[in-house]
Amino acid sequence: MAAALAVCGTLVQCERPPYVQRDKDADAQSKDDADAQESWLVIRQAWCVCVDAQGIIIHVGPLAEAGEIVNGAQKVIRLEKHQMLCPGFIDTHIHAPQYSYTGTATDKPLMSWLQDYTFPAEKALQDVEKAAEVYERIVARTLRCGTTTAMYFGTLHNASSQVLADTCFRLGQRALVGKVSMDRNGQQGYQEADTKSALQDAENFVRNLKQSQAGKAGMALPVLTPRFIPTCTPELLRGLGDLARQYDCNVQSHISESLDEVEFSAALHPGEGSDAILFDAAGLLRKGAVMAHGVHMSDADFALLKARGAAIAHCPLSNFFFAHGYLPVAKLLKQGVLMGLGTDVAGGYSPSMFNAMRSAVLASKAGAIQARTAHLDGDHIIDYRHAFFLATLGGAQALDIDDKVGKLQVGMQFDALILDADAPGTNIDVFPRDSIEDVFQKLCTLGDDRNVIRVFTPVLLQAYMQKRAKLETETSKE
Ligand SMILES: O=c1[nH]c(=O)c2nc[nH]c2[nH]1
Repeated sequence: MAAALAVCGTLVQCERPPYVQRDKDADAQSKDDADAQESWLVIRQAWCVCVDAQGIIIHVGPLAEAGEIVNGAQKVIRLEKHQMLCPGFIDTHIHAPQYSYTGTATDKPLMSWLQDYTFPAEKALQDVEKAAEVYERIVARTLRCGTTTAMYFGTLHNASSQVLADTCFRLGQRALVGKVSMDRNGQQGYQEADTKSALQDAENFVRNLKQSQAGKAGMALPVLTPRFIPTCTPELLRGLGDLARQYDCNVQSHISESLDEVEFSAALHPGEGSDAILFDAAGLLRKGAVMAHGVHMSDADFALLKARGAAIAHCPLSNFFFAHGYLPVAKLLKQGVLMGLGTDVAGGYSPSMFNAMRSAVLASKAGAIQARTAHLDGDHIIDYRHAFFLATLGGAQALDIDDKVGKLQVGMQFDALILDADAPGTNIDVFPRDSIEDVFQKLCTLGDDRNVIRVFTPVLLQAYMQKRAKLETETSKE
């Protein structure tokens, strides 16, 4: 099959989660291959990834063995020394309507932050024109930062949340979009009229989004979105659990996220158990369910999530502001709990997954310091490689879309970035002695949108190929 695009140069990606032992004999074809496969994060130099016109990956392998397919490709990108191809970033928790106040309003505990800043900002986006303006900007911004997939919270409003999904598709970002459901403890003008209409609206949103996306290669998926335990009656939670089963939908919410939230939940459900137990009773813990924060979950709660195949969206930056605790990421990865990374805009002030990766490493260091002071088990530290896993393959597994994205492999979709450590205006200085591993570490530690020089999803690939074809026609006419 002819390739539309071949990208030749260095490829970096996680081929499997850290800490998971692999059967060395499985598909190791040679000793070299077996050695390379030992590592869960691989950096392959002189490599080649080829893609068809629909954005499906049709070849991945050493450049030396790819002459024929590269020669036949419509377009070849040859990466320079400090450039690398990697899977696109996956943001597993982000509130699109809160983007208008990102970078402000982080001065209050969670429950009053919601009342004073969040609910008024979300309420205003009932107006679809205002929603369109905010959504256009957040999708463009996150794409520039390398986010090829995002799991978004919208607002209570069906029409505005559909605008969010349409905007993502138009701009080429893969998205999982939720219309928020909350039938109590909102505020005047920002709460569902009653549980029955809340469930009807949620179902309509799922049906309409599925219908509007027919034939668009699954670029936008609906998500059932109970805001969190304090704003949802048990009837609403159960109804959403039924819809998740009926429509086989992803679910997103917040779980055991801060001390004030945990107290509020316990007061509403005396003696009924943790957030995890309450979500599970409603059928909301399932594969593709992504629960943000989780810093106050018990070992039994984590085991419950793992048993159900549900995941955690680790939101290290907003956890510093609201959580009064930290997530033991290394321990959970070792236990096989599914986990991705979230920017949590606007509780997190940065929409960049580079910043989320850095915050994850810093949060783990803070956790280790705390553990040492309290003479607890100190096995907490993650590094840039684990953070990169969470931002790519970990996120895809959490969202249950790892059959499509998260790594660059034949048959998967081409959601990918070209990073350049030497891009114009970059914050990074590369030295002649730097190894390729050093350059990758510098990108993770110091990188930002200036280092993302090309973003691909199947939709963006088509736009790129059309632009190239037009340019070539114009040049040949001159
Ligand atoms: O960080 C958060 N952002 C929110 O919008 C929210 N709602 C409930 N809990 C929340 N936490």
